[in-house]
Amino acid sequence: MSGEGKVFNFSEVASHNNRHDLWLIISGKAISGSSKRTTYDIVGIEMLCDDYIYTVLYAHSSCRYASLSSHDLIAHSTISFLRLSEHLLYACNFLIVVGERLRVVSTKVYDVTKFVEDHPGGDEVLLSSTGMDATDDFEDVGHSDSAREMMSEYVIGEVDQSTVPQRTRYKAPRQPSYNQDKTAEFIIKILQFLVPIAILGLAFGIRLYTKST
Ligand code: HEM
Repeated sequence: MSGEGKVFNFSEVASHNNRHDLWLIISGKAISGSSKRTTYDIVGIEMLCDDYIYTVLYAHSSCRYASLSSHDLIAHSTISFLRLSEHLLYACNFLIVVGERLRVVSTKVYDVTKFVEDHPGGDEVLLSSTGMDATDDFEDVGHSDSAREMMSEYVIGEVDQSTVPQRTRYKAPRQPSYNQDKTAEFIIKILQFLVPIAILGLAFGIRLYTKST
């Protein structure tokens, strides 16, 4: 922890972004027990904010949460808001969400150059976590306590929060609307049908006229 106490600028951290020189930004977060909250209502999830970490219990869609037994639960994991939103969009399973309030205690910079090759999750994930606040990616994986203890070996300082670009809030993509302006399409179809009939009618009219004269 030789460099602890050093404060880096975001762009400086972001410039160490290759496998021979790799720095990561990961926030240390503490779960504050007092504001721990539980919600079983996934309808209002978009209103919940980023600094919650969610324990998600996946259950068969046929179960109602009121009568859930541990037997009904398929999996249990801790994921961030972003990942949770994806689940809400794509999962057909019923979800129970338990949110816990997190407090950012520090946003640390880790020099993981020596660890890249040995990272059990592979080098690619670490490389793709550079140049950004990698906290959510780190938390999404649900790293073990021993992984968290290892982190102290690599900490070299903190990042100056004011230099870190604001993270954009996740917005669920809008479902494509199927009745998006179909009027033009309809008019073209009608014209495709009417124009040949009009030409035929005109030709027929001309022929009748020339015959009679
Ligand atoms: C200093 C930073 C990091 C350390 C010390 C670290 C350490 C570890 C360790 C020890 C494991 C084995 C599983 C465990 O004990 O939890 C692991 C797995 C993993 N890590 Fe990291 N990690 C770091 C950062 C990251 C980041 C930024 C990502 C980005 C997504 C990441 C993604 C993964 C993945 C995908 C796995 C595999 C999980 C699995 O197979 O279940 N790690 N990491």
